[in-house]
Amino acid sequence: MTSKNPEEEHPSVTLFRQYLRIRTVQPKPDYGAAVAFLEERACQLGLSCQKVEVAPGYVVTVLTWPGTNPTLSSILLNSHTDVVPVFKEYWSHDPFEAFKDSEGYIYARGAQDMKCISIQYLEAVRRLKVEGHQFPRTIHMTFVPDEEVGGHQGMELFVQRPEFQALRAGFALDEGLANPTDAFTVFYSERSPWWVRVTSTGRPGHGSRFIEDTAAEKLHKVVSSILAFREKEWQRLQSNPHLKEGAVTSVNLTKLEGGVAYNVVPATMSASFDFRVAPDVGLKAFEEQLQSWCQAAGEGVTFEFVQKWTQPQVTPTDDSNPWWAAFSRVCKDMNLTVEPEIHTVATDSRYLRAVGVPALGFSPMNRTPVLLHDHDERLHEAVFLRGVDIYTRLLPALASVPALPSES
Ligand SMILES: CSCC[C@H](NC=O)C(=O)O
Ligand SMILES: [Zn+2]
Ligand SMILES: [Zn+2]
Repeated sequence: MTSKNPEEEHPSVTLFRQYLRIRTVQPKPDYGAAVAFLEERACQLGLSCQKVEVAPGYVVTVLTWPGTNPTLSSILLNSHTDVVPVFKEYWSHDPFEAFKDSEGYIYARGAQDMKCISIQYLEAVRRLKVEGHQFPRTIHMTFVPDEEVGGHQGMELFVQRPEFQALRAGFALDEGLANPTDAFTVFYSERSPWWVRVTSTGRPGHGSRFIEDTAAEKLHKVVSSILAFREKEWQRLQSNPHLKEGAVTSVNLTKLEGGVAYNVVPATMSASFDFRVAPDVGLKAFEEQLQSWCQAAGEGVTFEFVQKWTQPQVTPTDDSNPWWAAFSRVCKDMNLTVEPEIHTVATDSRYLRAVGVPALGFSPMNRTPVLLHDHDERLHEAVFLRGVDIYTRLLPALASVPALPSES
């Protein structure tokens, strides 16, 4: 499939590269250009296109391929339109040029996360339509803004809208991660992001003195407790080959703030942590643990949440789940090895699962290093095209899942 001559490039790859050139980069994404691109695709594919403005300037675009049996719930193919910022000086090629090297690697921000998937959905639907197929279940493709900064102006609002209810989603596919091996990773749950800011207050004074009860010394205690917990979780992961990264709780100290001058002991200091809480952790007890670390550090140490997800859900990965059965059957038929895991990252799937829509996170990229959010994010065109093939098999199976007990 790799073509050396640009004139011979596969049209799906050309479309992918066009989409990559749209600068939907945080913190000021050009969402207008992305929506216009998607409207044009809808027009080309003969699909209806609905635009739902969930907040001023934040549009969810929904392309719909109606099924033959409108009483059945639908398949939702989700992707986000925004991408994370770049450090341009570390890239081998302009991250918004979608440069393709002589081997077929396409370099661009969004090449893996997740503009590839948006185009793969569109191209799989196009192929199936051209071949004259029709399926019982409706297929909706949702293109949402704001995922990279938490989805608060995107999927979080969209799932609460009547337009979302009207889609009657029964099952969703959303983003996963590349896998450097021959296998494909599929995510059935994810960890809950808890962003916690610990503030310590204490006695101020001259920097030359042995002041007691300082903000810094108490903050240091909390930091030590939390980093000791981090080490414990890391060791638990290291010592058990059956545990994958998403199954343990991670934490990183990501910000330290405070202080005004070398010789002034500050009255307040803060430390910020990015916790990712594993889905089997009791959240109430975990919050109590945070509380007790702060209390043990002394008087005047408090914490607040900047992000706090409390509704982790698990999509079953056994044949009791007809959607999983259909998904895994296709993978088996195509000889794809799938590795079910818990996502380490927070994606929009959490909002879908929380409103009762089972979801799998799947980015069909094997033999590909995980380069999301990294310099030189890239994808080989052959892997991209293979992904279109995979969706071309998955969509008929998912959109033909017979009526569930709840649907008859
Ligand atoms: C917690 S809201 C931020 C969501 C973000 N998602 C993708 O990277 C993440 O940091 O996981
Ligand atoms: Zn993403
Ligand atoms: Zn991302």
